[in-house]
Amino acid sequence: MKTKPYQPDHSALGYSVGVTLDRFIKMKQDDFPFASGELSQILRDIALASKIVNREINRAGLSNIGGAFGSTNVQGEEQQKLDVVANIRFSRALTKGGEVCAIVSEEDDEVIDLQNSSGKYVVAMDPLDGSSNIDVNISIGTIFSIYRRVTPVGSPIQPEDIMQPGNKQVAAGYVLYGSSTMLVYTTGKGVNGFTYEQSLGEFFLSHPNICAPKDGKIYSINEGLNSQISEGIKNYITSCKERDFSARYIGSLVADFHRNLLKGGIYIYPSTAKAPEGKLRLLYEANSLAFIAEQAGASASDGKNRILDIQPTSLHQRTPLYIGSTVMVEEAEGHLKEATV
Ligand SMILES: O=P(O)(O)OC[C@H]1O[C@](O)(COP(=O)(O)O)[C@@H](O)[C@@H]1O
Ligand SMILES: [Mg+2]
Ligand SMILES: [Mg+2]
Repeated sequence: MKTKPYQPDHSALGYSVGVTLDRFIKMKQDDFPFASGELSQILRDIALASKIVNREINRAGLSNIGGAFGSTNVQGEEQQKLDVVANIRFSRALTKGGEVCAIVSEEDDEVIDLQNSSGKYVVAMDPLDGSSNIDVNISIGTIFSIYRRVTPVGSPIQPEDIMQPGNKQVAAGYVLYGSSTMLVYTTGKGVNGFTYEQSLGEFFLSHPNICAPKDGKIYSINEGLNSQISEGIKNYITSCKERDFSARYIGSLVADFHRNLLKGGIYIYPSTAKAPEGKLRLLYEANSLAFIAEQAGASASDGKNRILDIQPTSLHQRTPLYIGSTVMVEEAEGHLKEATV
């Protein structure tokens, strides 16, 4: 019998659906010879929850799930219904399997201690990022960070399990609910992006080995803050304008970060007169995106220090954030330094 190797011609399909997220996670697990599969399971659980949240977002306008929930979170921000829904969906997904011992969420005042003797991972998350954009059909996201607990498995959770600097993350990622839904993550060996194929209910590898441009021509900052920001940052923005860079600001960190990661650019949320610590949260916004940025060859700083080296001291701690193409982050830091000497 004559045989031939399988060499399909995908051109007839118009597009090719290739590696599923599930398969990719399994392949990547093999990069870590002693991996038990627990981290892989957490990533799968996050992906599942993101599909559910994606469904809720898609029909938000029809299902009375838009608008304010009528409560504020610990940071005094008005919670949207979808903030609450997403928090429940992700928390539930993470509590099922026993791999996670504690969850830190933007929407919960305290650490959620799962009192789970076998869980060796801590997850920090912003279940829904860019809440102000929910009701106007603009891209929003989910951000997550995963840490290994440092105290022995089986013992009560301690502050040092939670208050770990970003350089201790074992994985981080985000989901972007945009013109298509994407999940982007790293386990410290590069960054890969997956696009959700709604009709199949699967994420497929669409952006393998994402590498950020070293330099860029997009700057993203809320310029409405102009009267509240430092001279250094104003000077940097002026220098962007003098070079005819493009201003792009969606107001959803995930979406602004994702665009700049792929195209080259910088996202800035500086300290302001009203908020000297900045607005964004270290544990579940800045750290996760900083890990991804560095893994893709970009940078993240608080204006002076590497984000990933900041030792957190409180759960909902804020930080100024300068993140994106390395040349641009260094230039912005240079302007800040110059203005203070
Ligand atoms: O409206 P502002 O002050 O420019 O802030 C926008 C920033 O605030 C955030 O919405 C904060 O995130 P949450 O929606 O998770 O609170 C970021 O996504 C965004 O980049
Ligand atoms: Mg957020
Ligand atoms: Mg949020």
